[in-house]
Amino acid sequence: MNIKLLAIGKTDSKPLQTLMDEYMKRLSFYIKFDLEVIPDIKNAKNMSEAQQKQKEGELILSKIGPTDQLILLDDKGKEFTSMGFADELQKKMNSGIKTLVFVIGGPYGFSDDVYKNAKGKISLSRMTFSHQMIRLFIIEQIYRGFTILKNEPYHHE
Ligand SMILES: C[S@@+](CC[C@H](N)C(=O)[O-])C[C@H]1O[C@@H](n2cnc3c(N)ncnc32)[C@H](O)[C@@H]1O
Repeated sequence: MNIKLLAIGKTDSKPLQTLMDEYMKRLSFYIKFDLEVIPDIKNAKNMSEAQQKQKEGELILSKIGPTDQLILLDDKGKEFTSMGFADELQKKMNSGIKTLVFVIGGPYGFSDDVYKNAKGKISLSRMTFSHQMIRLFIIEQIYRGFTILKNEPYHHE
C-alpha cells in the first residue's frame, strides 16, 4: 500500500515545512508516502465560501484515482488513540488497498461531493486546527503508527 496526503495551498511557514520534511523522511523508511499540494485557488477573494469549497472539491476529486481509498481529515470524524490508528493502518494494508489517500480540506472544509466520495472521516481532535498545521500532525501520527506496528521505541503508552 502507498499513502498519499492531499492538501490545499503551499505551506507558507518554513519551520512547519522543515518539521514536515523531517517526519516524511522518517516515514519513508516504512512506506511510500507522497504529499501532493493542490495550489491555492486563484481569485478566491472574489468567491463565496460555498464557491471556494466547490472549486476545491472539484480539484480534490480530480486527483483521486478509481482504486484509491479516500479518507478525510475532519474535526467531526472518528477519533482514534495512536494505538488504534496504528491498528487501522494495519487493517487498511491487509485489505489490499493500493493507495490510501488522506485529504485535508481548505479553510472552509469540504464540499458535499467530497464527503460523498469519501470512505471515512478521521478527527485528530474535536478542536479545529489550521489547514496548514494539520498536515504536520497527521504525518507525525502516520509515522507514529508505523513505529507502533514495528515495535520501535518511539511511542510510549
Ligand atoms: C480550518 S479547517 C476547516 C474548518 C471548517 N470549518 C470545517 O468545517 O471543516 C481546515 C481543514 O483542516 C483539517 N482539520 C482541522 N482540524 C482538524 C481536526 N481536529 N481533525 C482532523 N482534521 C482537521 C480538515 O481537513 C479541515 O477541512
